[in-house]
Amino acid sequence: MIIMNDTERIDTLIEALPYINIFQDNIIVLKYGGNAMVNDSLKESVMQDVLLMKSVGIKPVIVHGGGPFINNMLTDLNIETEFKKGLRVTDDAVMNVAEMVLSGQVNKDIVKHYNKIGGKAVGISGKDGNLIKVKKKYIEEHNNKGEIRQVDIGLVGEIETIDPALVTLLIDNDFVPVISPVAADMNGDTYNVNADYVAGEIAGAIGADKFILLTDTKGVCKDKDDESTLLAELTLAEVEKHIESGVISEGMIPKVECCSHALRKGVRQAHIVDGRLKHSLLLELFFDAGIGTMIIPHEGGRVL
Ligand SMILES: Nc1ncnc2c1ncn2[C@@H]1O[C@H](COP(=O)(O)OP(=O)(O)O)[C@@H](O)[C@H]1O
Ligand SMILES: CC(=O)N[C@@H](CCC(=O)OP(=O)(O)O)C(=O)O
Repeated sequence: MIIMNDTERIDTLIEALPYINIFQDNIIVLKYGGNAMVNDSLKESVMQDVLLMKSVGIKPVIVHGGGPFINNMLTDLNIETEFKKGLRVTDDAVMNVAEMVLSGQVNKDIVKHYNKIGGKAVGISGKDGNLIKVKKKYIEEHNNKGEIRQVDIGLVGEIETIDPALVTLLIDNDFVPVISPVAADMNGDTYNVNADYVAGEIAGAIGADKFILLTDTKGVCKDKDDESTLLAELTLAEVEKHIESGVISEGMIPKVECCSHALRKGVRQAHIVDGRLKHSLLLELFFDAGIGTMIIPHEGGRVL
């Protein structure tokens, strides 16, 4: 633990002051996932960070994942699971488990922890209030002749429309919405949606000021195996260049893509932040140095 003297304590508060002022009434969408969700002490620190954000006038919205919890439940039930291009192949049995885990177990656990420390969270899924409408998603794969073919991965949804009315209603009434990535299509059938994409789309649709994605890396690195090569700031053009050159690969691709999407929809800044670090949200939001990778629309597009 770091021991601070009184002067350092005061300096810390004073350093945070301009940020507290600037973020008044800002909507900040947080994608909550990875270790920060699995580890109890990290979970507690995220809930405290969100409560502090709310207490200083920020309007937080939480979109959560829960892949590891679905894996555990599927293992307990002896149901095999498979991913294609980072997306879970979802048949009827897997969908039932995914909905039960995401909209039940995980969603209510977050609400419980946040409310326990004095907050007012409301857990909903993409189905509630027709928040998210999806269509069936296909992925593209190359066959051995090099031809592209569409692959059916079951009940995996691609977001078509967002109706943010329910989220806005909750925010305006001082609640923190906690959203699970389960949605319905036009026929009312249930689909499993990647939580990163849900978070990015919701940030865009509700006109969020910031989008923060908690993950299990320091951020985007020039060399993914060397965290000392962290890239503190990237423009949209640089993100595209790094995907093309292979600097950004695997699980980092959906993360930067949903950040890019949110920025194109008008969100001013997106951050990929290390969820393994306690209070990483506060460090990112309220202190000059910031942490993780900040993605901005273009050069000079930096705001606080
Ligand atoms: N340029 C990069 N910087 C950091 N990580 C990268 C990069 N390119 C690929 N990755 C990979 O992306 C992974 C993060 O994605 P993922 O495992 O899906 O995260 P999470 O478990 O938080 O959802 C990292 O573990 C890393 O191996
Ligand atoms: C289609 C698809 O892959 N859906 C995800 C939904 C949960 C999620 O995205 O959780 P994380 O953020 O923890 O990865 C899944 O079934 O795992």
